[in-house]
Formats: sequence, structure tokens, C-alpha cells
Amino acid sequence: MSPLLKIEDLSYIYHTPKGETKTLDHIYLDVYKGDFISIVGPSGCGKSTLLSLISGLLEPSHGHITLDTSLLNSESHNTGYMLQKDHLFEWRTVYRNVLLGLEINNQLTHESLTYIDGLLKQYGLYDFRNYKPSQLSGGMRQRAALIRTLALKPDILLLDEPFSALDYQTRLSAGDEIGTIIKQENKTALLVTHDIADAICHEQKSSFMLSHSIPCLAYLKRSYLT
Ligand SMILES: Nc1ncnc2c1ncn2[C@@H]1O[C@H](COP(=O)(O)OP(=O)(O)OP(=O)(O)O)[C@@H](O)[C@H]1O
Repeated sequence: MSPLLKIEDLSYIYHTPKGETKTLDHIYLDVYKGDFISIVGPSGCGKSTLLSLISGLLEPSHGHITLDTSLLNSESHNTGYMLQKDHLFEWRTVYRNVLLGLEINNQLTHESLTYIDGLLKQYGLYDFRNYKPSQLSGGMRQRAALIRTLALKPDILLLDEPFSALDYQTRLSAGDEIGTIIKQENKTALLVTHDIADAICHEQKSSFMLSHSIPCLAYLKRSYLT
């Protein structure tokens, strides 16, 4: 079986007027369909940069990334990106927030709307679809943000510390809920976090430790946790 996502010899350097920051240095990673992989590392080691490269927001300085055997470029990718903040728009209802990606991509079809209704019902947000985001709990907001991301049926979900803005209790329950949704929807996901507890609490197949001994040098070490 070939990997859904393949990262080969990936390096990334930020160029600024003050100089170069070598952020990722010869990274290799294979992600198979259905994997839930956590990437753990301290602040500044390049976790978000890695997700930006996979999502096509940045282009590798060296090496390449293939998704479903095609080379990634900014037009071809179908990745869903979930950030630390849910970025729900307060002036839209929960339903209209969830539809946003479909609207922008001109994909508001009968089929996609039925899919959204099913997700809202299954994950306890259907009765709240006409509420404003501020009327939801932190965990519900994260679920709404996830459904907005799932609406576009991404090949792979990229989760950038999606629980870090939540209080501890909410974080535990939201983490469980989001993990369950991703598993039930049979999605492939990459979670980046600096919190090893976040990484372990999900039933991911394997985790990777992204760490650095000196600033600007990052390396990837595979460590099986299950
Ligand atoms: N736009 C940029 N221009 C220059 N350097 C940058 C830029 N973005 C990030 N960096 C640098 O690249 C390195 C990696 O940053 P990145 O945000 O990927 O780390 P991270 O592991 O996600 O950190 P955190 O957990 O704090 O979000 C850091 O040294 C950072 O200062």
C-alpha cells in the first residue's frame, strides 16, 4: 500500500532581512490512509511550518511532498486545516459558518448540504444550527469548526494545536470528541502539539517527536506510543 501523504527530504528556510532561519532539515514522513499521527515538539521547532508546507501555503526549499501520489502544489491539494482558534464568524449562525468553505468553493449542492445536516445531527449541533458562535461552549465551537473543515471532504486533516485555546476540562472533552469524529468519519489526520498529553490522549497509530537541540535545526524521530 502506498502512503496517502509522502514527505521526502523536506527542508524549509525562512528568508528575512535579518538572515535565514533553517526551520526544517531533511524531514521524511509517510502517512497512510486512516492514520492519526501526532507531531510533538517544543515551541519554535517548526510544527506549524510543516503543516503550512503540507497545506500548500508554503513551498519547500528542498525536497517534496506528494499527496495521493501527485506532487503537492497550491492548486491541487485537498487538505483541511484546523487552527488554534476556531475562527467562527460571530455575525453568521453556526449553520452559515459551517457552510462557509462550501460557499467560497462554489460547492453548495444538495449532496453537500445533506452531508452537513448529517454531521450536525450526528455530532450534536443540529439543534444549535441557528445559534451564534458566542452562544456555544468552547468544545461545541471546536466541533463546529471541524464540521466546517469536513464539509469539503479533505483527503487529510491538519490540526494545529486545536485545543490549546480551551480550558483544561474542555480541552480533554473536546479532544476526545474531535478524535472520535475523525475516527468515525474515517479521516486521515496530522495533529501538531507541544503538549505530549494531547498527543497521547488520541488513539493515534503512531507519534513523531519533532525536536531541536539547537535553534534552527530540527529533526524527526519516530517513536511508537501504542
Ligand atoms: N514568517 C516567518 N518568517 C521568519 N521566521 C519564521 C516565520 N515563521 C516562523 N519562523 C521561524 O521558524 C521557526 C519555526 O516556527 P513555527 O511557527 O513553525 O514553530 P512551531 O513549532 O509551530 O512553534 P509554536 O509551537 O510556538 O507554534 C521559529 O524559529 C520561527 O521564529
